[in-house]
Amino acid sequence: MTMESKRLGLEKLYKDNFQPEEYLTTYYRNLDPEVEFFLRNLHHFFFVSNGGEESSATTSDFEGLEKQVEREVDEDEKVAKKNEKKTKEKRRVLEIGSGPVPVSMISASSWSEWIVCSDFLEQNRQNIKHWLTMMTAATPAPGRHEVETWLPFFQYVAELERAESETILLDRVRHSVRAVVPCNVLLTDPLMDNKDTACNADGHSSYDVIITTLCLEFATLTVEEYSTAVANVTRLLRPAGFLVVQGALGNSHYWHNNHEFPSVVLNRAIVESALADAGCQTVEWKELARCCPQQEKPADHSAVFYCLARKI
Ligand SMILES: C[S@@+](CC[C@H](N)C(=O)[O-])C[C@H]1O[C@@H](n2cnc3c(N)ncnc32)[C@H](O)[C@@H]1O
Repeated sequence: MTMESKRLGLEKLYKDNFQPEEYLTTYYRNLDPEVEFFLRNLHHFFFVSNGGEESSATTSDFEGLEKQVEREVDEDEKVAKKNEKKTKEKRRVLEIGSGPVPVSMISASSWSEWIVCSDFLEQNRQNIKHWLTMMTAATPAPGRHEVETWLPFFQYVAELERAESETILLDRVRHSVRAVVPCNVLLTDPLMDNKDTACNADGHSSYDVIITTLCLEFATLTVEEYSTAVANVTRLLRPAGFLVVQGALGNSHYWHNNHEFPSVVLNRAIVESALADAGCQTVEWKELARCCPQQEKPADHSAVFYCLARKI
């Protein structure tokens, strides 16, 4: 089989067999330690960078990052520094491959009021759009909790932020997500002609921060394709912008809807090398050894990772 037919086969597998509700029932039934890891890292990146308080020692990690960045100041960095002083309304965040999952945006919405979600599949985009419009602040309080399946996830981040309630965060996400658009990380321009929809209000189409969780290794079939996808996504980032890549290590496949979905088997060297080739510098790497049994998560990953990189 040629690479092209394998690629078309993967696209067809997703289009025909990825079912948002079933995916959520299998992989997001509970708030497990691996999802907590992802949420904690995003909280640390967005909330701490936003000047929020952090109870753990990780605050100093971020201060260290800022100092390191200051030491490396050159002309591009000076522009970047100016951008960092942008207000919440002007900062732009893009999530690549959101799937039917609205939780990566919780912490992003503490930092930016302009978040764009994207996914390859229409059914996933519809699922997110439905969730975004399902309940608004105008909806009377009784009843909100009953229908809100994502509450434990919002409660977890609310505790990290020491927010008064998770409802504030639910409303904040719904207020901050401005568009849900198609994307294909294998295209040179992953947002295609939706760039304009997703483009910044100030006329720039590049993002300050791009986040992607459990997407790139599942959207690609080889290490080379993974690197291409990282490069394509990086093209949407402004110079000195941050790319947050989270995913699975040592994973070759996951089971969903009675189908086996393939994955590129990643390790730290592959991820960092793809980022370097795309013109990014790795700033921080964290990983967590697998803690969910196979029956709970039918995938063969050995660990999950968080990688923060900066476009040079
Ligand atoms: C394992 S799911 C992860 C979803 C979600 N980010 C999460 O954390 O659970 C993989 C996601 O990658 C998306 N995807 C597959 N091929 C893609 C492509 N070529 N470009 C962009 N996204 C793609 C799928 O639609 C799906 O939402």
